Amino acid sequence: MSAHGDPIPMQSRRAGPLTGTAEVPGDKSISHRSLILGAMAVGETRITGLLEGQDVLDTAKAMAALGADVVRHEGGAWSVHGVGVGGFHEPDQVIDCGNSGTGVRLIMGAVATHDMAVTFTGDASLNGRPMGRVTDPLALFGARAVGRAGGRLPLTLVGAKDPVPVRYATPVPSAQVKSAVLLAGLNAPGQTVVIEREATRDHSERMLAGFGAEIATRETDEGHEITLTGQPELRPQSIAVPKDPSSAAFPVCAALIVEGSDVLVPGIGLNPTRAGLFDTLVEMGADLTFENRRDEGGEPVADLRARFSPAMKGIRVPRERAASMIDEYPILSVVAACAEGVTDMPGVAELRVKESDRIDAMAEGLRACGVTVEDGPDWWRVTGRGPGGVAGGATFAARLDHRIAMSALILGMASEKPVTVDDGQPIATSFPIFETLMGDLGAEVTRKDA
Ligand SMILES: O=C(O)C1=C[C@@H](OP(=O)(O)O)[C@@H](O)[C@H](O)C1
Ligand SMILES: C=C(OP(=O)(O)O)C(=O)O
Repeated sequence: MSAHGDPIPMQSRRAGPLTGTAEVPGDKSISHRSLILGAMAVGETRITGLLEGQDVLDTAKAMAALGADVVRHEGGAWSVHGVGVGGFHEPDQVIDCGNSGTGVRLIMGAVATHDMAVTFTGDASLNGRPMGRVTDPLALFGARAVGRAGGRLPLTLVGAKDPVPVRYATPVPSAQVKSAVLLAGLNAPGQTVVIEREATRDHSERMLAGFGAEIATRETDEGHEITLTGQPELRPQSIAVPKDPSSAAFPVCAALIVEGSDVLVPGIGLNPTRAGLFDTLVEMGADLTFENRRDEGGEPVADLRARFSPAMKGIRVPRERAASMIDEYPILSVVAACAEGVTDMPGVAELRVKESDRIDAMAEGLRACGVTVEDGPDWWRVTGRGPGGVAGGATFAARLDHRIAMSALILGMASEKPVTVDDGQPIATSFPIFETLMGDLGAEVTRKDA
């Protein structure tokens, strides 16, 4: 569903310390995959802890349009009665994936090896994002895409009648591209192989194995090589979605930069392909501890405890870490602005093709708040102003990007003057309880027109 309605400006200001426990919502990547794989299994998958953000709700609606029976039960559990691999029906409506790159790219993969046509669209942000990175490999299976210039949405995908398996080396580090190819490979006979030079989040591989597919990863000279055997019968699962490290990043980083704070964020997924931000923060000198490490639903989790950290210093973030923290650079730039010294962030060209050009969006807002930011095509650099040293007093343009909106509001909690974001609505795509959760910790976040 595309975002409608008038923009809702929001503002945050320095208040008391942030304290207490922050229960963040379920992991967005795992939530999308639970619904899609549940829809491709034979029988009923049960899901608890599903993220009920707009991105995931749009994927749930898409799975129903393709023939799965998707139900939300009282108490918040979900069930998906799947149609089996190859069993999707041609939807009689356009599939609207709203703001979600993950939703549209994974669903395009899943339908590409079905003999039917599906039309996809999204909001203004999604319709501006590149889809050729997915439709190119899907063409190798025999699917055909007709979209706008540059392979943009709205786009109709005509699935392959007689799909063939594919061997594909991803040209960009993208779990969405990798996952689209694997999901297409599910309904192709024989072995589909994806090779990625840099490891990206591996939830698809873990979950496909959990659903009973034959899938193996090995290291080769070319990189990580993933081999999937097509046309399995997927077995329905009971899934407990771990809490999202990308959402946890906001209360954690807020606690690190707001004087006197001490916040516990329990049950956070710490899959190594997702946890790069936390390594970076520790290297910067953050007082961040990992308590009660355990395994939940096949993913490592821990309770994170973050305390105000006035001695943080800028670092050079290793470029090989980028994929494991790709969604966290906007909030890292806020922490960097409140640290001493320079934070260098190389190897991040992908940030320019997210919901917004995230380097440009953060650089514009941070500069208006008195922070020095330099940037190039695939790098940026923030010069910190030290704890409490950011002037603030400016407005960020959210550009339909939830992570920009939330990062701006966290900055305002540690700046001299309040920080405004012109539209807080995109926050609901991934973190619908952000405002209440931060308020409960003691933050002052207000709707500007309220
Ligand atoms: O596969 C996924 O669930 C995701 C992959 C990443 O995108 P890319 O594949 O474009 O890097 C990430 O930015 C997105 O939030 C979620
Ligand atoms: C990039 C993101 O999501 P998507 O690509 O699914 O829109 C994100 O959540 O930061």
